[in-house]
Amino acid sequence: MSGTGKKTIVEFQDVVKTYGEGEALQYANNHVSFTIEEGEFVVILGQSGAGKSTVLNMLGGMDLPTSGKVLIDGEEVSAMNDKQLSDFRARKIGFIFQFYNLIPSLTVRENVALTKSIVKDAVDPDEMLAAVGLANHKDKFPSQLSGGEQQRVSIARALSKKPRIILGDEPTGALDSETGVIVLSLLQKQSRDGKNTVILVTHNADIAQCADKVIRMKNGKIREVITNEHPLAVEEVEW
Ligand SMILES: Nc1ncnc2c1ncn2[C@@H]1O[C@H](COP(=O)(O)OP(=O)(O)OP(=O)(O)O)[C@@H](O)[C@H]1O
Repeated sequence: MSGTGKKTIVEFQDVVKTYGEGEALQYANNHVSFTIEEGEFVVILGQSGAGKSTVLNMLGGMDLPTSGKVLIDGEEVSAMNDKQLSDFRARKIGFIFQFYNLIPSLTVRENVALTKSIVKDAVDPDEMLAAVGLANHKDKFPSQLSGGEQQRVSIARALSKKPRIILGDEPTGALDSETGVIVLSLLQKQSRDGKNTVILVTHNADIAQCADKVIRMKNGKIREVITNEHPLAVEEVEW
């Protein structure tokens, strides 16, 4: 439990991730420690090369630390083998990418329905698309949608797995600010409704005002962790 009485869902314990060796040795993450509580809306902020994607990759079980521990929802991800990692990703994590990663040859509905082949109790795709305001677009192909609509499909796909954690890598990076607000407020609502822990990586410092927790990184290290007592609703921010 944390001081707020909420359950800790993510714990990075002294995580090191290096690439290369000898003179070329590089610390992508250099003794990184932090915790995230269940239901938090978290922003990992930092300039290019700060180590944000490295953290996200380890949170999502796509990469393992060189040393240190990654604990997620009671499981030690850093001790898993490939098969266990793949199972962990399928059960617990929903991913949202900057460029949506939808399958162009499948309709919107089919893209969301894909998760049925990954988890047994996936949410019905029609219900999920209605929840993100896209019920009228379900028979279209991704190329027939705007960027913001495509990102909402990608969110519907991620949420339909009922993941414990949503991870987003610059999810509004390719969107204009008005469309970005729609996408961000959808993600913030997920955490405020207590359904998901949402963790976003971004360069955009404005987004930090909406976060419950901001993890600032620089040169592979944590610069500071700020807990926001009064995060703004996405709609309240002057973008
Ligand atoms: N597979 C890899 N091989 C070698 N070096 C890597 C690898 N992945 C990351 N790095 C290095 O680790 C450091 C941190 O990279 P990371 O991608 O985590 O940064 P970032 O904060 O996400 O940057 P950006 O915002 O540009 O995506 C960088 O210096 C990068 O060059």
